[in-house]
Amino acid sequence: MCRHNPCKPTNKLFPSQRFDRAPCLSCGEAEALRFESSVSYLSKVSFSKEPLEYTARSHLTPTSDAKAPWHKPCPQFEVVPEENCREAYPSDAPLPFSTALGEPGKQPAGAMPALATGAGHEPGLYELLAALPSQLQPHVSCPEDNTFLQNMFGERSLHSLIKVKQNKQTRIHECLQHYEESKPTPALDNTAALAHELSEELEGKPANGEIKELLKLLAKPHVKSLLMVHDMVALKSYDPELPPLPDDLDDDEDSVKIIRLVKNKEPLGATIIRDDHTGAILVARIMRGGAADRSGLIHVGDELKEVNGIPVDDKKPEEIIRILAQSQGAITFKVVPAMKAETPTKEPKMFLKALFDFDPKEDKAIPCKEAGLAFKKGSILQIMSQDDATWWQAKLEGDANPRAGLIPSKQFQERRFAQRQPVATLPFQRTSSKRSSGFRRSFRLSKRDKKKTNKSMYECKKSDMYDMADVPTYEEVAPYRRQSGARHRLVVLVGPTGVGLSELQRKLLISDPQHFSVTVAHTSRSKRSQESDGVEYHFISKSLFETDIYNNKFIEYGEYKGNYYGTSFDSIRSILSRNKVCLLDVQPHTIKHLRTAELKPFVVFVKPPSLERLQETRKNARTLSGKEDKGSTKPYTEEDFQEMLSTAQSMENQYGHLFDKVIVNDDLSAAFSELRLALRKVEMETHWVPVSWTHS
Ligand SMILES: Nc1ncnc2c1ncn2[C@@H]1O[C@H](COP(=O)(O)OP(=O)(O)OP(=O)(O)O)[C@@H](O)[C@H]1O
Repeated sequence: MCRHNPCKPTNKLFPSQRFDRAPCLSCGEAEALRFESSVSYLSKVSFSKEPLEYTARSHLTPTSDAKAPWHKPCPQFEVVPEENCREAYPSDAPLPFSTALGEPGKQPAGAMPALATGAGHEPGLYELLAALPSQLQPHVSCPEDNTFLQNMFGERSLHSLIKVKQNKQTRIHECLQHYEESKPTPALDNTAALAHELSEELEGKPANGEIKELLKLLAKPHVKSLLMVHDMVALKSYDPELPPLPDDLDDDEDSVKIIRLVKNKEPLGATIIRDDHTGAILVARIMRGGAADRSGLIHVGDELKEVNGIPVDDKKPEEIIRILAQSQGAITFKVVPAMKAETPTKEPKMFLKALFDFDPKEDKAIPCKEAGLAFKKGSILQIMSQDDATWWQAKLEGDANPRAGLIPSKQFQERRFAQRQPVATLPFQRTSSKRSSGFRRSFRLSKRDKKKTNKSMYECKKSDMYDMADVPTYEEVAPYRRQSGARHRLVVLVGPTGVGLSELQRKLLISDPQHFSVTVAHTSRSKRSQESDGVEYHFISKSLFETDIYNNKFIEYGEYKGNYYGTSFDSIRSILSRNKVCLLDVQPHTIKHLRTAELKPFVVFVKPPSLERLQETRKNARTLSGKEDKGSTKPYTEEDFQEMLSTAQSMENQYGHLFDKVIVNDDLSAAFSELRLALRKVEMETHWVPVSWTHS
């Protein structure tokens, strides 16, 4: 199935016999290939068929936040990691490069990154040094150069810089790394000239022992060279200078760029496509943060002309893969740079919370499984590119790997969800239990009155419908940290009835009554003699209750025996304005009405443990009997536990994307500690919240 026509199930990719990815049947899309990039890139720039004798060096520094324009929908093939391809296509995945620069089993060019790693990687560095002469041999034509290299890399003093000494003396390499970390900057850029002047001045002076020693030191070629290099670094004059443009340039001749990649283990992070109309092989996609992106040498739309001197114009993508597969050592690409220059734009960072699980290996539509980024519901994704309407590029927030992976775009995922789900709205699954549903009937909670309250009276039928308007894909989020003294976030507890929400709330209230509070419900029933207004309930008239319903004042409300009961938004505000944490347990469909910048709810789903653990832990627990006599309780039955478990499952399936924290109420005190800690973190630490909550 190809990216530009992802909804047609007939457009299937099939695994080829020879290659790890085969062309899309409808558009001829080609398969994946792997090649590895290097620590550094060499590029030649030429302006005719013959490259100029010029070599530029470009280090792997992040060069582009450039918005890579999506070229146009056409077949593509991916540059992917070898190991992954092998895994995904076990039949035959002749991925081009195995060990890049090294003998089988030995650390190949992949060892090169050790140069940039911490002190713990010296063995890699040492091995690299030892392996370099033989690895460089094929690239050195002149025997004198070869001898020179052999001698240089075999130099004992060089090895002793790196080699771990037995007496564990500080190694020079370690010292250098220390300086690298402290990022020293040169104080002067003319030390060589200064040293020269000083030497001249001192020559005329009467010489004592120290002057003589200094003059001797300054005259040493090593010291001179060191100072010269110091000045070059200070002046940053190590970039090569471009040669002048040749005068006899043919206007019609395409500019050709020659790129040389030295491989390591990192995938290049690029895909190529064959243009249907012109037949040209084009770079289709550069994965943000990948090696190709960081090199800044390859761009979307660049036309691939040659690989290792072999023209590819007339080649099928799978043939190109074969060429790459057979290549050894560094690989040279000749490309015609894309006409349209990429305009580097600094896009603001966008973070999305994933509201569904995604596994690229299971996704039939993804253009390249290996380029996909797996994530779980609740993962925070940093969006790196939305250039392609169907497949965005993203990384997991906080992931050290800078290379982005493909994720389905919001629109595409919504479309797929819509296709998968039945059109009709589904009432929540009800069981044959004497209770009508395992869902909580939460606003029954009046602090003092709970035991007398028949739970079923707050059943709110219309809210039990699954809301099909919500297609959970992604939600844009931003980091939020509550300022000290600012209002607390509303704490919402959800879970199936009998799971232990009241118990957890009770424990929180007891643990710190000055800090936590619960709402007082409203009712239209008349006050009893022992009751006080605002304590058990807020007692209001039926007509006022109905006006308040009309004015959307209630989070939840229901009718029981001709009287209304409900929890108002104002009752939450009243608690929050007293700088207390408001604890609220609601039915899960209510969460979406609470998700406002004002309340910033933190939603905790309390989940039952396994059936066995329920049976073990709830031996002495009691649940409401469900009989008409209010408040009567009974021990839990197996049926109660089954209902609790299945309701928890449905809740998680349908509303899981709205939960910030899931706590399994197995051992009560452990669950309470977990809840207490989570709530402390909500108050003190940074959390991801919908971006709109941070604007107010
Ligand atoms: N982890 C636990 N271990 C043992 N018993 C527990 C645990 N959690 C709660 N219970 C007991 O289970 C019973 C039901 O708990 P609780 O009333 O808190 O449930 P609930 O979720 O509020 O249910 P409802 O919605 O029916 O009010 C109580 O007897 C309580 O003490």
